[in-house]
Amino acid sequence: MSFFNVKKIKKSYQGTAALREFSLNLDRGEFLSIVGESGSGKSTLLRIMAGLEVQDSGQVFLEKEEILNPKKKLVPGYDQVKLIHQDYHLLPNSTVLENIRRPLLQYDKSYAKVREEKLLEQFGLKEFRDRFPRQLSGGQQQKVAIAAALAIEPEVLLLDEPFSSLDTIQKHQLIDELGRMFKELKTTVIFVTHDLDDALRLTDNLIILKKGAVVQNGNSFDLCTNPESQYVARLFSPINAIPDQKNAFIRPNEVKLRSKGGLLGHVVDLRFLVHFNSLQIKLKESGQIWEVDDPQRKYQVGDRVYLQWEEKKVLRLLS
Ligand SMILES: Nc1ncnc2c1ncn2[C@@H]1O[C@H](COP(=O)(O)OP(=O)(O)OP(=O)(O)O)[C@@H](O)[C@H]1O
Repeated sequence: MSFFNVKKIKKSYQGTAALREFSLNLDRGEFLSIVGESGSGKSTLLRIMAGLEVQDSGQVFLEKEEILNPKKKLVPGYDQVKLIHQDYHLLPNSTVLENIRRPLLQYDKSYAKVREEKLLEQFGLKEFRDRFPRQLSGGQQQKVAIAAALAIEPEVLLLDEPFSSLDTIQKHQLIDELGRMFKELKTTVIFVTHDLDDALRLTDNLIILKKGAVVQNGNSFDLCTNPESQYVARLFSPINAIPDQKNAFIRPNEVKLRSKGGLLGHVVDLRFLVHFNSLQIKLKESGQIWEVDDPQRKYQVGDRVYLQWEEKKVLRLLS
């Protein structure tokens, strides 16, 4: 048996399935990102894994110990399996240090002291130890919340989009920092998000969830190059439907822009992005709008252009 096991979890709300039959095996210290659109069942899944929600069937195990749900356990939740979500609650009238210390109150005083000092150091919060939450930025508050959740050294950490209130730069910085820290601590981490970019910051070990079921899993390279569905393909980039071919698509970066030969269109819109211009091209025959990358920034709105691609780059996708 691996370290953290989720076996055939099913859950419905008022007759509607939120999780169809979810299973998972993780080794100690492994990281996993679960990516899915809004409503795909991510939060429900994490709450069940943490023992905070009653499932209809299936079981969760941490090594040999079953994680019991609130129907079976008087005080729901476990110290070893910690869930962190966006609506973290810091005590507004307690300092950073007091917030981090709170989960440690029933522990040995000398152990608590060592832990709180270590966490302040690891999270770069030493200089803020005597500040109140309102005197901190959003990112610093989230660090305090995560530090408090780590105070009692959980073995499994479940992250439910806890960074969504941060701007992209702050968010990516924090995920990078946490990733390094979790590796050091050998914490097992499951991160759920709707944003593939965020997921990939932590790990490229991915499960893609849709309507409560796993649609594909694997590493990011495999999923990007061999997506089985449009849903998975679109997580990585937009895809253009090839006219007169069923279920055949091409990514914007795989389309070559030529002055003759191929599918004729003209540029109807252009966006400047960091590494390329993103063109909207209206195809002459079908009238479809394609999104195509122009890395040389050669084309302008109104230009005629021919589109070509290599057959091996065509994605054949079912739904
Ligand atoms: N307490 C509840 N009562 C009824 N339906 C619920 C409840 N919690 C979740 N659901 C439904 O279950 C499905 C999965 O919800 P869940 O919150 O797990 O999805 P999610 O992937 O986390 O979504 P988001 O990314 O928007 O947070 C949704 O259709 C949701 O409406």
